[in-house]
Amino acid sequence: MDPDNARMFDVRDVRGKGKGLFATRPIPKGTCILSESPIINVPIYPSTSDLYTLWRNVRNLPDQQRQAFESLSNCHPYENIYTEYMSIVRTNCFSTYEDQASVCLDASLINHACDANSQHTWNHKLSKIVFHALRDIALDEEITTNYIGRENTRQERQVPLKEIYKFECSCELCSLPLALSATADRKVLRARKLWAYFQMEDGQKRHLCNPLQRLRRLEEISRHRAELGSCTQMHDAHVEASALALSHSDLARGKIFLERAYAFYVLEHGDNDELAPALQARLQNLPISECYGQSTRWQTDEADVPPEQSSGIFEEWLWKMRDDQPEPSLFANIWDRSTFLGINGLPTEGLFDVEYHQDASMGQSKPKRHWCFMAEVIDKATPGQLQLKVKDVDNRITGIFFNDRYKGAKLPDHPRKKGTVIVLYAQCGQSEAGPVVKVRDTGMMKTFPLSLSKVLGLSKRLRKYSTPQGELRTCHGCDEQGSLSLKCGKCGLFWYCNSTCQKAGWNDRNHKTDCKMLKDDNVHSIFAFRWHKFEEPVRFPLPS
Ligand SMILES: C[S@@+](CC[C@H](N)C(=O)[O-])C[C@H]1O[C@@H](n2cnc3c(N)ncnc32)[C@H](O)[C@@H]1O
Repeated sequence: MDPDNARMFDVRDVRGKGKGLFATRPIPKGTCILSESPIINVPIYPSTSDLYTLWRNVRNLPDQQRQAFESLSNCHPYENIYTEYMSIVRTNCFSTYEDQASVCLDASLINHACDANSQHTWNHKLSKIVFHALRDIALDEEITTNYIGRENTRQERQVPLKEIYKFECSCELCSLPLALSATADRKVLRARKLWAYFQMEDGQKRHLCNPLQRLRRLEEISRHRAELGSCTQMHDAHVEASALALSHSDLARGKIFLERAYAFYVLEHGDNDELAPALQARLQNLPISECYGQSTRWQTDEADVPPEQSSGIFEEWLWKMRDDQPEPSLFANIWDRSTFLGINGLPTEGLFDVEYHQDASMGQSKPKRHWCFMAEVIDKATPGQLQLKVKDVDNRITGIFFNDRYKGAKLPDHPRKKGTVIVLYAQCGQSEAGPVVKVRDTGMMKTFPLSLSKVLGLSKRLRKYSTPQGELRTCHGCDEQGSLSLKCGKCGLFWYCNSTCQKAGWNDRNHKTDCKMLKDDNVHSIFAFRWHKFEEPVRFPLPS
């Protein structure tokens, strides 16, 4: 036995299992218990000539290692020295790199448990098999590993253990009463079925459709897998959740999910293999992740993490268990990307989206909140041309298509180049040119002779200067707060300390332009409409 490894465990007889390894001191979760180079490697599917190579390799081992190899347990019948060696390999090997079955002397003494307290992995950098403690292991507790993978039903575990290793597992999981065992199996099957959805797809755009439902599936998968105790599968689910959050520019959740994925990875593999530093590097710079920023539907900053990290409330926030409602405000926050969406953030045409639609059980998805597509017109529609080229709030170029019904008819209004267009309850449809918004009802679309940046700027100013904070208001002339009583006599929305500030606001801070924009009822209605309050879908003109 490697003297370094021996400090943590010794070999003892275990009733019904032969020998096994036992902790000679408490081993904390995450500890690397054993790290060992194989003495023999054989292809997982050996040919006849591999039998001879195996025999020669064993014969060439130093005497002590050869004797140790020959005395390893062997649960398979054999006919000659060649098949005997292969039977020893089959009883004791771990699959390591490139389809190799490898035998290590200490590791071969570790018995199986379906709910094992350690996990073995192959460390490419060290060229060693490593075992890490998945939970705290007590003094004198047997160290176990899972020979066959964790996400299996009882039957799926028992059959190969019997066939390959010739024993019936009696670990705690396998000793559960039948009813509880059946419940555990159902979780295995459910997690596997849900995970299959994610395995069927790849590509950067995979997270755009119905993201909240995807997140809820990942939450359920993670919940079941946490109970099964598999770090590999927990790591995978959290990497996927991170990619999903980052696709929608949610840096706060993307970071937490990736931190968790990293922790699961390190628990199983340690932090000294090739992949751990790559994962760390990704954590340091989330926006370089290839899926980042496909849409801004869930946009957050890394720092937008609620403080109570340990409570259930935090998990609810993390997995978006409660529907996010738009922030109540006096004036529309056009920067809120859950309400004012770009093309990639929109619900997908014809599909139920849990975040935006009411229960689809009646076959038709109805809105359950207000939202719209918002963009700037790049190419004006001309008579007979039923398409608008636009740049959305995420700076993506896309198109708005009008239903054939309007062919030859006058467009709802005359979209101006550089004007802003809004389509209520828009969905992301497909065209030959890629994703587009299709307008079927002219009452759902409105264009304004204002650029998108002007609309966004005005939204910021209205929220800052027109929204009281308790008794106080912010003066649009000097930015000082106070209980102001002088307001713009034209729009009535911007407030001032005195007439000097009002003059400064009008001339130097361009209230002249804002005031003119706000005089337009259509423009005013976008800001005044209570986007956060939903009773039923609306049409243009927006109700006041
Ligand atoms: C890799 S060896 C493990 C060390 C072995 N116990 C020994 O004495 O050398 C695999 C063999 O150990 C036994 N074994 C491993 N885990 C077991 C378990 N949970 N219950 C019963 N036998 C087990 C089986 O005979 C299996 O074929």
